[in-house]
Amino acid sequence: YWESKNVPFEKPVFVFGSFYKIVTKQQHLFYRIREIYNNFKTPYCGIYIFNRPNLVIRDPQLIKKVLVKDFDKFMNHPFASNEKVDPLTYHSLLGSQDQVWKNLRGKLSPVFTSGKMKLMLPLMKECASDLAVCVEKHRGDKIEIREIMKKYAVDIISSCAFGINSYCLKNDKSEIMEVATKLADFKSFVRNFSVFSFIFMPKFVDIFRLTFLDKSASNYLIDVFNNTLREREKKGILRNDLIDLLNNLKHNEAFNENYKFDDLKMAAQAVQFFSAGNETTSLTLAFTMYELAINKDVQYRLRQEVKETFNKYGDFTYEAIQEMTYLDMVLNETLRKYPLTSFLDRKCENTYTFEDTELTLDRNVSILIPVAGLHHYDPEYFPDPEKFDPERFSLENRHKIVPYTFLPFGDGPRSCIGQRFAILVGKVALAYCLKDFAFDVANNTKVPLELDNGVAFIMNKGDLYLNVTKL
Ligand code: HEM
Repeated sequence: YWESKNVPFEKPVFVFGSFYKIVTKQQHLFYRIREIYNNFKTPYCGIYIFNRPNLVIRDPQLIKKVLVKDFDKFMNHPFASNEKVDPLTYHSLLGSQDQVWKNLRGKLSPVFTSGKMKLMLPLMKECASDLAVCVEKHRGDKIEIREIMKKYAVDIISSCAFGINSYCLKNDKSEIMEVATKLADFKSFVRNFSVFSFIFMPKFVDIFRLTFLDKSASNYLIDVFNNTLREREKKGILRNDLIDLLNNLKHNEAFNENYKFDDLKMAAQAVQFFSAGNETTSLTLAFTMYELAINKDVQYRLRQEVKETFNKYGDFTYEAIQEMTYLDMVLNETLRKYPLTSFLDRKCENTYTFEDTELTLDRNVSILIPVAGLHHYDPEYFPDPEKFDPERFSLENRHKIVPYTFLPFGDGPRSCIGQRFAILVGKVALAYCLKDFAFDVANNTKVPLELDNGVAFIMNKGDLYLNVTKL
């Protein structure tokens, strides 16, 4: 296919294309994407994922065309979509397509404005203070930071998206924590195969009738959501969380003229926020804490900022959190160094010719944007990429970042809808942890980190222990 299009391409391995080493777990997806990016110097190149041709776009101007300028020609992910087999994913924002996606995105965007985030801050602070108590219990000892951050993320999303206090940080055995683990159980062959098929081999979804999320875990969450909703309606409770906001949308007639936002569609969004929000937020936080433990100067400077701002405001108010610019720089540098999904994808909706190039793509060809390569392998964009250097995002330096080379949340109308939520949740956690505790890498933690080849996300292999000292 690529030869006929005159596109430089990577010679495919029989059956597996460019993903042989991924399927056989010899290499992590993150390294594979970096390698493909690095092996070509052209604005784009071709690969095959199994038998499907994918155009890898390296040039930021072409990336802008796909994500933003000509968005309507590349609106969808090449993601499986089967309403009969998996209605929950079909009606979720991530899995939906065309007009269904447009309707949903239009409805859900107002849920994530800065004003709404501000209203949710008290719920986040409650969980962050439980996080600080949990860290305190481990002072003078070590703490497995990934597990703790996962409990924190599950507590926050349960509180904001399901209106329940899950108390994972307080309880060692929490039912909802088990559900979260089951939902994203990367150790299970069936789960991995299902997720892989949804993203890379949509035909398998129809053939094997796969669901994107574990069915029993998502059914549990739907029940919790519906029960909370009924109770709220009966008792007239208002909590300013996602449930209230989704419920408002359901009862807002103006929104419903063209699209019936029924109970299934509401629950689909809550379940999706739970699954899309937990692992992403907790891993980003765990990697930040790990980098802070290694880079003591960064940790020290961040603590100074957190303490000064706390003393000025007397609390972690919304304004205080927004004022912490170094905190913002640190979080951005984590997202640069550890872009969780490694790539973005889009599907070409119709025959499309890239202006100023000879290249015409056919309908349904997949596009892959190699975020791991852009963040890591181009000295022109991010020199010395292994160095954890928040200065890249300082006020003086951030204008030097070439547009469309920093894409941890994607870009354009289909970028991550939870970005503001994730950043606020992350900042609150870091502020609470850094104010009173110092962190060090424990002896049994690997430096540098080793990635788990069996997981498509950027996830470390084994545990991530840090030593905790109370200040
Ligand atoms: C650090 C945390 C997070 C990271 C790094 C992240 C990253 C991403 C990325 C890369 C995409 C694809 C964007 C694109 O294709 O242009 C995405 C989509 C999405 N994310 Fe996130 N995400 C995070 C947290 C969250 C949270 C907390 C939520 C929900 C509360 C969420 C909900 C979603 C949804 C619903 C989509 C699909 C949007 C659409 O198709 O319109 N994410 N995210």
